[in-house]
Amino acid sequence: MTDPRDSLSLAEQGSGPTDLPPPAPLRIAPQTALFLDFDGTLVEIADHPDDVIVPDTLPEVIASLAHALKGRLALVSGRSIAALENLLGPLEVAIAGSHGGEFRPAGADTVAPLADPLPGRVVEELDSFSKANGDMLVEPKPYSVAVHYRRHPHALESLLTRAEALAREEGLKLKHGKQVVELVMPGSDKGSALTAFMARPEFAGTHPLFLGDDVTDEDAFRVLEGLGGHGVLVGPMRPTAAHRRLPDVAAVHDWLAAALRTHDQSEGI
Ligand SMILES: O=P(O)(O)OC[C@H]1O[C@H](O[C@H]2O[C@H](CO)[C@@H](O)[C@H](O)[C@H]2O)[C@H](O)[C@@H](O)[C@@H]1O
Repeated sequence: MTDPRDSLSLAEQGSGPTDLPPPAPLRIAPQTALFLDFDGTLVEIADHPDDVIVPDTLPEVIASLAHALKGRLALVSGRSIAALENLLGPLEVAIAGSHGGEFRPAGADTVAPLADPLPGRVVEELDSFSKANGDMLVEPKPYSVAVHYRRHPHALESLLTRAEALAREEGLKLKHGKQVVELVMPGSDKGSALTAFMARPEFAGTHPLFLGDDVTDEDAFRVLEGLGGHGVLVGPMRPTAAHRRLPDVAAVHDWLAAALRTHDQSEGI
């Protein structure tokens, strides 16, 4: 079942460009910094978060790019860092997880929180709600919780009502992503994670690029302009703060691989 918003035309959703140009070829240069979302950007969306297919080459591509960019690459995901490493294996690269609640610079072995932990009550309440509504998948994370409604589209309105009430009671932010409603601790989002990375010495003086597909990536797209960079929307055109677009996950992989090929040739590798 697609999200009802997917079926609205751009004109119905508001004004804005009808399409965006593709990004220029990625250059491994001292001024390049690269931030990558995971689901819908590096891997195709699957029906269940555990069912995503990670291409065998992906961990190596991420590691090689991070190495070529001398650490100026970070994954910025709604997933927890632990969930990402379950799928990709241990990563030496910088990562922000749980929508910016977890922050781990490259080479660090500990995760710095950028938010307070989610009150346990919120997961308990959503677990009860889920059980009463056909057993929706509840995915607790250190600083957020996701409730996946793909298999229970009829329960979306009541899920939103329950989540909005919890958000009000506990001062949380509500995010409505692809077939998922998430409650997130305040003070962290993908924009604040990007800003925190850009304040680090390895990112100083760079022009950041962020690739993301979901509405939850808009927080990052919005901060990029002030940081001298721009966002690349992955997927069909929709209202967005991004300035470039790639049509799908395959195009992202091609764009990244081309950068590595060019770099390897110039280095004589
Ligand atoms: O910021 P991301 O790395 O894109 O993570 C966003 C959410 O991704 C996961 O959910 C999404 O992908 C699932 C697998 O393809 C899909 O089943 C679900 O419908 C999508 O919303 C993850 O489970 C969430 O925790 C992330 O916040």
